[in-house]
Amino acid sequence: MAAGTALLYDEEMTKYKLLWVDPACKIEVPERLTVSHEALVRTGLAARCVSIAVREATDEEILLVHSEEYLEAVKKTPYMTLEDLMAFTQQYGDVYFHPNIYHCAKLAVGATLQLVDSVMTGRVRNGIALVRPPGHHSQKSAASGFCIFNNVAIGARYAMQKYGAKRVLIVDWDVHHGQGVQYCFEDDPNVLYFSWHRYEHQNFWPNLRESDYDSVGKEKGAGFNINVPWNKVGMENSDYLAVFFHVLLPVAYEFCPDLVLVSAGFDSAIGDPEGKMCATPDIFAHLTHLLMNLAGGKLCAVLEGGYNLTSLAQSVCQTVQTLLGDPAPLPADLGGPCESVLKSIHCVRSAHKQYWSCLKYTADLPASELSAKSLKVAEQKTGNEPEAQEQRSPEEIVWPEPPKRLCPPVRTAVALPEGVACPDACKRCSSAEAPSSLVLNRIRGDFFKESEDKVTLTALCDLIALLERMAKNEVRNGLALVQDVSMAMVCVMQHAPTSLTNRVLLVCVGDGCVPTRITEDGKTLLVHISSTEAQGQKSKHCVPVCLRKGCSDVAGFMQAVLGLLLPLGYEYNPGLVLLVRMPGSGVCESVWQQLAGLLQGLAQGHTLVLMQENETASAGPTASALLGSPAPMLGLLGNLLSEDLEALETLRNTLQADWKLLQVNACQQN
Ligand SMILES: CC(O)(O)NCCCCNCCCN
Ligand SMILES: [Zn+2]
Repeated sequence: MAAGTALLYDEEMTKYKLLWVDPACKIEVPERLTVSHEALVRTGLAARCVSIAVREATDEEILLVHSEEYLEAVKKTPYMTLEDLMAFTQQYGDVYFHPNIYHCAKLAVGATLQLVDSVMTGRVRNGIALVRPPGHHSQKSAASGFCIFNNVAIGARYAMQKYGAKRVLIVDWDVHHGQGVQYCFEDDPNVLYFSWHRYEHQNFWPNLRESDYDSVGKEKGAGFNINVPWNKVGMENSDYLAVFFHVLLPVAYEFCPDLVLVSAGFDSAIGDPEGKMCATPDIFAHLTHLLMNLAGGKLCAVLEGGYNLTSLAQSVCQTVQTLLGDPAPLPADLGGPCESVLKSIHCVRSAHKQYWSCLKYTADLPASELSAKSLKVAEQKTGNEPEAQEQRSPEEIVWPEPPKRLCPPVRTAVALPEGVACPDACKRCSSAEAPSSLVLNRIRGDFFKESEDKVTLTALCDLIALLERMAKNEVRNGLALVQDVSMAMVCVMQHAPTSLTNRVLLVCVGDGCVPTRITEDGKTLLVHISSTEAQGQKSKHCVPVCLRKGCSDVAGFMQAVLGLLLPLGYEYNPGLVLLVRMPGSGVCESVWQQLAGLLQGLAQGHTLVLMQENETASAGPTASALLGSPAPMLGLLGNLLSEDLEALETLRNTLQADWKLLQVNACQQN
């Protein structure tokens, strides 16, 4: 299993800049690269990465995307006078040339390809290339938007040609639309291009009609181009997560890529003069985490934009720290997506419902939207939109430093019955260093009126000992094999340190009844995925999800996780995630590992898994997920049961009054 995070950087790429006055280009400065790299060095993150050398791309590699005449023309720029450079630049939009930019553009492509090599060969698990000039606007025969060669588009073609990658997912979280990437792959079903971008009904650069949500791809590529327009500025963390949960992730899992490329532009972060958004740098820790179980963890992030040097550096560090496997910060005080984003989400899901079975039950668009689309009527302000920051200059915007993300010395502790081997790299946790006898007596009092079953008592004490170490941040997460998961659940809720249990996300997988006293204490949000219809006890904190084919239904299970469990979990923001595998759940191993992987984005990674002690076969795979190994690819998901999909939509509609992140449709009133 590949491990390690590649970092590609070469200061040569800082050696070009704008040589004349051009207000459109003055933000693209060499310091963008130096502050990013210096922040990685200063925080010690660079030293934890595998440094991979940058190289120049060859002509052949550049010609994977660009035309010969364009390449030949760019080749002449190093020898041009200033006047010639300015004249040459005139033919393109919002970009500038420099005698050294051709060299740097070859290095940017070369760095990207070196990153693809190191991930595809398993030299590393994932990585990031800090490059300039950026790439996602450049086209076959044109430079655009500070871009000369399309780094990520070439990287995708290269991965397919050299490594036989079948399906490549490109996630473009830059605040601008990477039209160059869209043009490159719009008829190609092997490359799924996802981009969100500031659009404001075509009033924002590059002002293209084809950047809207109804550009879904062409011919065989129909369905493989996803555009999410931000029709307002001031988008926040909740808006970004809502789009991941209700657009990108369900489709990405259905697409099942064997490589993920991220056009990692950080001009979508707060303080950026271009984006004018309000999402904070720590959101990139979560966006990265949510992509890391795709493609067996093969993820290549390539820098695109980012023009506020402070939020750029912080966002780069947040991204790299997650790639390295550190715990994610708490997704603090998330609300729901704003009305404008709800409309965009609804529109893009509706435009794609015919291509993706996970979107099949998207409610039809309100007539008003369709007419507005054809009349291109600008959206009427509903007044409850987040205030744009126009009144303050971007430099004046301030936000809190992202919180420190400390790594507990032990990643995974296990409480196992005698005779069960401790999975590699895990630390056995026993109550030998017994928790205070007070706890012991309390447990004894709770569970053993009559006979004292020593073995069970010890197991429960081991469990509490593990949780006490988790509460002290000595241990990040844990796995316990117990005789009776229901008893163990109750014991955890009653005896674990309150710092962990004052808000517990309890995820139960498989049939069986969960002790109701657990869900009545107000400290727990229970999501129970099983094959049985709810016994009507549905409430804000008790969410039964019924899969008619049971937990063995991979497609249904994943859609319930991505479109319901994760939004709930992020909005609830628990201090502990208690993941319980009920006896005979029938859940398939790789789905279980996906779940254990994805849930670690919550509670700073404090996940406790409870399983029946006879499930020793699953201890290894579960431990590897808890240790941060990417879950195996699920393969092409089967079709979703329409009853399950409809039930999921109904459940979301029922719960969205309490849980705003579950909203997927613009309210029908307008
Ligand atoms: C890589 C990228 O996506 O960040 N390039 C952005 C290009 C923006 C062009 N317009 C600038 C106008 C200045 N107000
Ligand atoms: Zn950008």
